[in-house]
Amino acid sequence: MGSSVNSKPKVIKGPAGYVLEDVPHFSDYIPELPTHSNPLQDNPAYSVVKQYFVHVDDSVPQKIIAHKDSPRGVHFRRAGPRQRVYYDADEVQAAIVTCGGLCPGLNTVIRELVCGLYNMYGVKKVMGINGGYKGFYAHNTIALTPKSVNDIHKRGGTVLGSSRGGHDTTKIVDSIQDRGINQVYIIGGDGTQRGASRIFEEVRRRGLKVAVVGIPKTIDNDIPVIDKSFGFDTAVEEAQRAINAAHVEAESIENGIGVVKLMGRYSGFIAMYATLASRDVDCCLIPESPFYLDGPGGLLEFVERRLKENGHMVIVVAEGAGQELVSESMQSMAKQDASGNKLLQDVGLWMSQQIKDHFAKMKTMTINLKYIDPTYMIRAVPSNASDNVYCTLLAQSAVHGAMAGYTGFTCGLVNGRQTYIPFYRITEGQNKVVITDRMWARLLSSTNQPSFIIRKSDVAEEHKEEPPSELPK
Ligand SMILES: Nc1ncnc2c1ncn2[C@@H]1O[C@H](COP(=O)(O)OP(=O)(O)O)[C@@H](O)[C@H]1O
Ligand SMILES: O=P(O)(O)OC[C@H]1O[C@](O)(COP(=O)(O)O)[C@@H](O)[C@@H]1O
Ligand SMILES: [Mg+2]
Repeated sequence: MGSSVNSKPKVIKGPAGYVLEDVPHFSDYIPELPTHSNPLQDNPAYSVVKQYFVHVDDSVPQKIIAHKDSPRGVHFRRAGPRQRVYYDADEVQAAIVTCGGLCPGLNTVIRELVCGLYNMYGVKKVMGINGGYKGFYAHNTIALTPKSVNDIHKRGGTVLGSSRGGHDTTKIVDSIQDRGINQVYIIGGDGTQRGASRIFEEVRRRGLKVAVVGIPKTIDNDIPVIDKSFGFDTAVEEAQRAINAAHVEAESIENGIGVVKLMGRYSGFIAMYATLASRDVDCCLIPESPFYLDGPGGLLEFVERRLKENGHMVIVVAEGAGQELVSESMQSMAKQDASGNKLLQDVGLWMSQQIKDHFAKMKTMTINLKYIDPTYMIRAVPSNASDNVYCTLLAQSAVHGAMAGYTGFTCGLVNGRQTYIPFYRITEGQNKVVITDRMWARLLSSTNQPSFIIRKSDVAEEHKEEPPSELPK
């Protein structure tokens, strides 16, 4: 990995508490670069737009709820085309890479990057890096043209292939230099954006005119700052099909229980939104909200009650939920994947077994449990219409930013606007379901599930005889 010292955040302050968390630009470290007028000004399609180019001072607030006297707060640079660009079309050699797990919409982003570069800026040299970060130094590249990517948005997965692990900053930047690449579009999740940040730092240390641009990808929706990640809507829609199947099965048989496992390693957004959308779910379990099985207020007691009331039920569980409980009763194998991500135990399988064992022991109630694990089926579908449009805007923002000389940034939707966000803001934390927020409250009110706030230990504590107190009451 590179040994560069990280560049300082570019923070610009203005009146009334205005803060711009800006992104790096070539002019920060390469003086006197020539600029050119943006070829879009002669493009008939875009000439209908009244004010097509983004004003140099346009920015987007991170928080849109404001009070009369509150400071204006943090802003991000608004994405979009600029009057002047830092590349001549013939000079550009762009590269696109996809890293990490699959997500609906990857191919759409690839397609729109290629078409955006060709059609908006007249760029003719775009290559795909095969197989994620390690592809820079271990695989061949693929030439990408509007013709070769024309239909790829209709397919799931990524035509470039992906991988975990294998990030070697020095080797990657050497390869960028050797291949004459001067724009790198890196599509991936939190791990990928950390890698992109290292590549940017090394590129900057070497003083190269190479735009390093991140496009955030995560089916889990766990990337902070941005409104939501592409592919998330598609995933929720697809998850609903599984929930629907579980409901049909459960409803059709006496004491039917459907258990559906959905993705969400650290964040339960897919589970929460699919539950809210479907309205057929009796209990939704996510990593952010610990639960327990036995005793008063526990899951098993709730299952018994719901079956008695309704004769069937559906449980949705995010894959990262209850991992501490699963580890207590299952031998854990490998702990991490090649990228250093926690490897999870199958909570759905474990929970299904626990429920079956419980009712088998009870002997008074026979249940019929069906476990559905649609996780990889959900991840493999092509993106839906709204995600396709979202992917297009993201890809076009990325291209505009790189052409305008910005670098070291991730594109993202903030409060409904396309922005350029510095890498450090994307990699510093994780977006999680806040279980004290209104959205989770809406879910609890729709399922009527236990809040699991009174933990087993607390209940035990409550029932314990109080020791004689030596202090006066
Ligand atoms: N801290 C890091 N520094 C550099 N590269 C990283 C870092 N974390 C992950 N990566 C690289 O990013 C790529 C994707 O990461 P991963 O965590 O698997 O997926 P995602 O980007 O979707 O979170 C891998 O090739 C991995 O080596
Ligand atoms: O492809 P793998 O390694 O089995 O990954 C499974 C993981 O990928 C994810 O879909 C998303 O992970 P990333 O966004 O980090 O790539 C998780 O929900 C899931 O735990
Ligand atoms: Mg990740």
